[in-house]
Amino acid sequence: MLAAIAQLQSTKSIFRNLAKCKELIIEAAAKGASCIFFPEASDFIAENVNESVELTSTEENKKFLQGICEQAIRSKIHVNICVHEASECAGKIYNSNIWIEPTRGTIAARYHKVHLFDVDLGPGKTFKESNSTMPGTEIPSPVMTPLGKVGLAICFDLRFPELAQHLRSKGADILVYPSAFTEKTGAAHWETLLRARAIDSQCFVVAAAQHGAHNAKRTSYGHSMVIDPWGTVIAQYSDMNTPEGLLLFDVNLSIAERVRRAIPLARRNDLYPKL
Ligand SMILES: O=C(O)CCC(=O)C(=O)O
Repeated sequence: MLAAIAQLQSTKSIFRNLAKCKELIIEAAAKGASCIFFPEASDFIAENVNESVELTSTEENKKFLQGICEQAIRSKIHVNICVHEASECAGKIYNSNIWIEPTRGTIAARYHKVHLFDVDLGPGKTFKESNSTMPGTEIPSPVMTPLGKVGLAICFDLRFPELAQHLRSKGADILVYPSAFTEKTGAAHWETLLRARAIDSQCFVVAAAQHGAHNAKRTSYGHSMVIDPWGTVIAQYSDMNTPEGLLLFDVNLSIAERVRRAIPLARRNDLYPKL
């Protein structure tokens, strides 16, 4: 079953980003993809926390998701996309991962990032996502799609194998990690973490990434990738001169069945209970 990753270089212009996303949805559908996967923060990447909160509350931002839903219907393609959404807490937003089905353009699943990116990577590289963002409090069950059952996560969640295990235990065949990894952590950890999650969950891992400079302060690592349950990289975005574009890949679920049968991972939860 054919699918596509859309790699992006989102800016703070929601209008520009929406036009780019629509263009890539149309292209993916024309190439025969049944689903398209976008990276974290597809709607915009702002320069700072205040700007993120402000942009989230604009009418234009509400129209972003509406525009994507309408395009999903027109192009008859399932869309997985990440946007900023208002939370019930004043001054704070959610980092959301959304599955849109194309029949009526409705939202089939919505996940709010539960692990927020609060890290100190040295001078000028401190990130405190929790200053602007509320952590999610629920993990939705994997959503049924033409590719198989998809478990939703976002970026920094990739570092928490427990979440991947949980989604697998709920029936996931595919884990998605839409991302905007930093250049430093991306170069050191991105591929290793993606392959590790595919191997330890025995799921496909689909990781659409933001790439390049979004503004004077923020640059993302890129390298969108798809890994099969054996840990093999089956597709990767390698055109470094074109930050935005499509990466087509095929999901064959019989690989997951084969790997799970060959290496059964019978967990001893009686010996290592929840931490
Ligand atoms: O885990 C990392 O190194 C990057 C995570 C990140 O950039 C994010 O969650 O936004």
